[in-house]
Amino acid sequence: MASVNMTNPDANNGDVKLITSLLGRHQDFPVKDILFLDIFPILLDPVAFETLISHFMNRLFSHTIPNTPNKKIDVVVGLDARGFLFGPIIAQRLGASFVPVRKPGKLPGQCVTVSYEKEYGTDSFQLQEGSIKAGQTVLVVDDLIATGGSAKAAGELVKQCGASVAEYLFVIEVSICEGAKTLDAPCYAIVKA
Ligand SMILES: O=P(O)(O)OC[C@H]1O[C@H](OP(=O)(O)OP(=O)(O)O)[C@H](O)[C@@H]1O
Ligand SMILES: Nc1ncnc2[nH]cnc12
Repeated sequence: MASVNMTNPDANNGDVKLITSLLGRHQDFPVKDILFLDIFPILLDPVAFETLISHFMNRLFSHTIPNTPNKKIDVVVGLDARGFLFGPIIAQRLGASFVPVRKPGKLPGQCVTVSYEKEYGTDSFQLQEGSIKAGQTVLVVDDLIATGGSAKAAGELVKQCGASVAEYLFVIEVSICEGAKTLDAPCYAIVKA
């Protein structure tokens, strides 16, 4: 990924401009030819962090999410590790549970497991059995979607619990990787890089 072009129709939105301006960009991290987009500078600035969370909440409250039978999100799933920065705050504000999806060997007790490919390697995800109930409506949150391998794997774990993903939320979508197209529920990203 050589350059980051703003293709988001919301690119002139003040929130989007602020969040985009604060992203760190690191060429060849963690491996050659990856332009790593770093969300941590946003968290250095409490106003920017609040702007980001409020932007997500405005998004969630400003439209009817398809496939939400009770018109509410029951569970927010955050992906290891950077999805843990945003997921619990969003869950609190929605009055929903927070459930972590973690890399192998991190969660105690019985877990469901799935392997997947991501932009720079292969990995596995686990979710604690019983943390999501059959029939629940889930929102999946992460910092970034590239190939969509991680988000899709999380969706598969949710399905294994008999629940369904209503929407996927990201701070950044690396559009060229076309990960959003691999997901079976709507996908929203604040910044399209
Ligand atoms: O769409 P994909 O191609 O799957 O890539 C996106 C995933 O890659 C990064 O996580 P990473 O696995 O590097 O884990 P980390 O948050 O622990 O650094 C990022 O936080 C997403 O979870
Ligand atoms: N380009 C990227 N920047 C940050 N995290 C990523 N995860 C996968 N691709 C990434």
